[in-house]
Parts: sequence; C-alpha cells; structure tokens
Amino acid sequence: MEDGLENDFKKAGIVAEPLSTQVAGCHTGNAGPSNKTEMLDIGNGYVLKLIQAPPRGPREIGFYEKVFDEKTNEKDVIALRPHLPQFYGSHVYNNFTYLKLENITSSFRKPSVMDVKIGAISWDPEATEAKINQEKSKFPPAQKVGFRFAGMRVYNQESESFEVLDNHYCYSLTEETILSHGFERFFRQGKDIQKNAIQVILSKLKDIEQWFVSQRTFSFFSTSLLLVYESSVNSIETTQHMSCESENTIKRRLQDLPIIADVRMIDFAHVFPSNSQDENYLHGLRSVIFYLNSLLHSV
Ligand SMILES: Nc1ncnc2c1ncn2[C@@H]1O[C@H](COP(=O)(O)OP(=O)(O)OP(=O)(O)O)[C@@H](O)[C@H]1O
Ligand SMILES: O=P(O)(O)O[C@@H]1[C@H](O)[C@H](O)[C@@H](OP(=O)(O)O)[C@H](OP(=O)(O)O)[C@H]1O
Repeated sequence: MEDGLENDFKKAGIVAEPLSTQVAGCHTGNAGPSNKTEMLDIGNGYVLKLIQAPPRGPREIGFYEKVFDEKTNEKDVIALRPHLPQFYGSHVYNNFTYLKLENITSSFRKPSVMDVKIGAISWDPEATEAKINQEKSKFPPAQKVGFRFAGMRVYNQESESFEVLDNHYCYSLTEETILSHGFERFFRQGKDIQKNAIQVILSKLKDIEQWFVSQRTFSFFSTSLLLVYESSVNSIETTQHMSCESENTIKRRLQDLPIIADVRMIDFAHVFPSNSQDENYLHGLRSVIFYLNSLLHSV
C-alpha cells in the first residue's frame, strides 16, 4: 500500500472535498470503521473512496486489483476495464485508506447522475437472514424488475440548479412509476426527453450486456450502474438531431463532440468468484435496457 498521498497533497496544495455529484452511499463525512463512505473529490479527475471495513473493503480492493492487474491475460478481466472507473491504487489520507478512482462525472459541465443498483438479489452468498430480509423489504418491486434506484440528481436548466432525489424518494416508487417518476424524471429537461443521452447510454449498456453474456469469472451482488449525462443547454442542442441516427453513426460522430453521456459499473464490495453466467445481473441489466428503450420510443 502506498502512503505518500497525504504528503503529496500537502506539497501540491490539493484539498480533498466532498464529491458534489455523489448521489448514494453515506454523506456524513465520518470516514471511519463504518461500512459507509463519503466520496472525496481531489480534483484533476480523481475521487477517493474509503476502503470499507472487512469483508467489504478488502473484497472491493481485491476486485479492482485483479481487474487492473497489468500482468493478467484473462480475457474476461481485461474486457471489463472500459466499463469501470480507471483504478489508481490505494492511498492513505488522514490515516484512512482509500481507493483512488477516475471521477466519472468530472468531464461534464452540468452532470445529472443516477445510481441504479442491479440485481433482484442484492445480498451476497454470505448474507445473514436479517440482511436478506432488510434487502428484500427495502424496495419489493426489485424482486420482479431486477434493479432499484439508489439516488439521483437532476439538473434543471430553468432554475439552473440541481434537484436531489434521495433513496427515500427512490424507494417510494412502484413498478408502475419506475418509468415516469424514475427514468423519465431523470432524463427530462423541460418538455424534452434527452433521447441523445439515452441512445449513448443504451449503446454502452449493450456492450456491458455482451460482456456479461460471455463472462464466467465473477458474480456481482449489490453493484451499481452510474448513469451520467450532460445537462447544460448547449451540449443538448448540438446533439439534438442524433436521436434518429444509427448506433454506429452516433458512435463515430461522438468522437468529435463533447461528452454527452456515460455509464459505468461501480461499487464492488460484494463481488464473488464464479464459474457460471451471472443471471441475476443480466436480468436487472436487461430490465434497465427495456425501460430505457420504452422511454426512447415513448414520444
Ligand atoms: N468513480 C466515481 N466517479 C464519480 N462518482 C462516483 C464514483 N464512484 C462512486 N461515485 C459516487 O458515489 C456514490 C457512492 O458510491 P459507491 O456505491 O461506490 O459507495 P458505497 O458507500 O459503497 O455505496 P452503497 O452504500 O450504496 O453500497 C455513487 O452513487 C456515486 O454518486
Ligand atoms: O441505500 P440504503 O437504503 O441506505 O441501504 C444501504 C444500501 O443498500 C447499501 O448498498 C448496503 O450496503 P451493502 O450493499 O454493502 O450491503 C447497506 O447495507 P448495510 O445496512 O448492511 O450496510 C444498506 O443499508
């Protein structure tokens, strides 16, 4: 483990601040032996995530180290990297050890952010009966739809401010309102649904789905997909017409435009080794794809 970050920080005059775009997890700032995290923004496109108490923390760092191990030649593992935040090792700061990760939101001017926890089974094979019951009761529709929202923040172009919808709001949704009060609320700006952003996110989700169809290395419990889109007026206007173009055309044209949307897998405290297809994850992922397709073709 590296412990030079604190000194590096002081030398460079870098300040670690709470990550303003964080939408789930703990926001108390009590980085400590609790298993909850406040994400820290250290600038230059990096965030710090506290390594949680065992077994969560060691499992998460073990996962990142395996995926980003330069010596690995495991195809599944290498192909997963583009779908995760880039990992830059572990660092000690203020006596606590953190993962240093790419800040997925830092390239956006006004990022709207949504955390979607994937899987009807959001507890791992070592969970107690009490934990299983706690997870099941949190958002019962997840048993059918295969995911739940953990939190979101949506930029409002008119008021030029962010609306924060926490887990209480998310758990108050029903199967009937997931689309209208969940995905639509997230992707709506005034009278427009941000179809360009949905297209980009769908294309990336399909790549992730392809990875899951072939991989037999991991089982992912209680991980999230972090959806981000650019909500400042200009980028939406410049890409408005893209919603009617083919996926390949969009991919080519995006190379010349500022980033308009992104989606990455995050939160790996409950990833276990496996030798079979992760049906729990695939069901949730396909369900998210289904809802986004419905929204795309709704109006
Ligand atoms: N690499 C990242 N870039 C930008 N934001 C991130 C990144 N990783 C996490 N976040 C933000 O921090 C939040 C919490 O992250 P994460 O789920 O990893 O923490 P956690 O404490 O393990 O959460 P939970 O309590 O839901 O298990 C996410 O919802 C997201 O808003
Ligand atoms: O979002 P909420 O409603 O606050 O619920 C928490 C959320 O589901 C976390 O993902 C979970 O941690 P894990 O995924 O690591 O289990 C935590 O479990 P915990 O209470 O057992 O820490 C829950 O309390």
